[in-house]
Amino acid sequence: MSQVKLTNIVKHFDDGTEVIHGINLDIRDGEFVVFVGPSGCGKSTLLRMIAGLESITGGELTIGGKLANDIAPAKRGLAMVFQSYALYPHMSVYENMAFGLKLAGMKAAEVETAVQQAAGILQIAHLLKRKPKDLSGGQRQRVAIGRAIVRKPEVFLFDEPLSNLDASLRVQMRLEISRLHQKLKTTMIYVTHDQVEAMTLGERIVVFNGGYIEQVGSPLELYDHPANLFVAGFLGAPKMNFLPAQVVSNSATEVVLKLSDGALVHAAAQGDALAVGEQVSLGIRAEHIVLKAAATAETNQVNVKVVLVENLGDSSIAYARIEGMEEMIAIKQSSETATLKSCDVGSLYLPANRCHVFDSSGRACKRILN
Ligand SMILES: Nc1ncnc2c1ncn2[C@@H]1O[C@H](COP(=O)(O)OP(=O)(O)OP(=O)(O)O)[C@@H](O)[C@H]1O
Repeated sequence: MSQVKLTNIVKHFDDGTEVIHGINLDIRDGEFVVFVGPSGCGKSTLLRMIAGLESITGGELTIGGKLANDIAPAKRGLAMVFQSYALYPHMSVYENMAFGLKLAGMKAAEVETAVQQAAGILQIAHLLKRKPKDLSGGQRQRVAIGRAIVRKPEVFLFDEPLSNLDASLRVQMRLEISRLHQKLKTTMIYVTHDQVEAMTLGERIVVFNGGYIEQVGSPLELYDHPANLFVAGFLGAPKMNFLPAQVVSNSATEVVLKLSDGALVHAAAQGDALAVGEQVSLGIRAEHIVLKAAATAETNQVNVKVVLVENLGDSSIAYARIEGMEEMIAIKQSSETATLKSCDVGSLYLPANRCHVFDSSGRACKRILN
């Protein structure tokens, strides 16, 4: 049993600053949960509180159903993997992985089996005699993960473990950590500020902001149904486009908005809590905008002039200024169908079922998908 349950968790540092403001979260046995959020939002502090490396000011932490607030870190049944690897430089890879087990009094033959098994899983058996200085960054991180695996923890904690690796190695290690989770089926909590890592690794993602949770959900729930402007803007590259708008009419299935250039946009969203005349934000992702050669539709279109096109190889992002508005809009186009080029003038179509509406406090209206 290795659920982790946080109830009203609060953290004050000694200088009196409160950085975690009452977090409630249930992490299920065997689940892979990613904590994501901008720098300083408190995700590492919360992970360290779970690990026992930071004290808990208020609330309750239970691990496997047992109150853990005051249990010593080594007795919590957790293993943590750090960004800095934290390997002992004077020890070989084998010794680094065996150290904690020997310290715990495990017999030499059992230590040998545990280290060889973990080395096999991580494909580092040929490196066991080397010192950390003779390894690449990716190999060092594998050793750090191996050191965690040999302890057979109930819960793995990862604190930005891939941040020091170059882009291609990060992708490879990301796959390996996913595979590891599939194989071990152990509860894993993973902290990152990288939304791609969060989207690809997490069964559930917890989005933090300023010491609060903004939303918890599966990657697709968060991507397709962000609860508010913060989550909508945080997940996805390029960022979701936001355009200021005014409510013209609203109902349980549709909101009609007027943009500042006068264009009307119908959004398939539950808007009956909105007031007519309310200032809201219309959100639409770059990949959901439809390029339209002729301006035949009556609504849901804006006229633009393309300022810049960024080529990404398989796709490109065009950044365009909307006629009669201050705002720029990003449009993602696949290389096969890309038609927008710098300085092009054209009209874009914003499909009603792709439009998100955020009220004046930033909260999302529920989208209606059919
Ligand atoms: N020992 C400390 N004393 C006072 N404030 C601290 C201390 N450690 C961290 N903080 C503050 O707590 C807040 C949360 O920090 P934390 O490291 O948890 O953020 P984070 O989301 O993990 O950010 P990053 O991605 O940059 O590591 C920050 O405002 C930070 O300045």
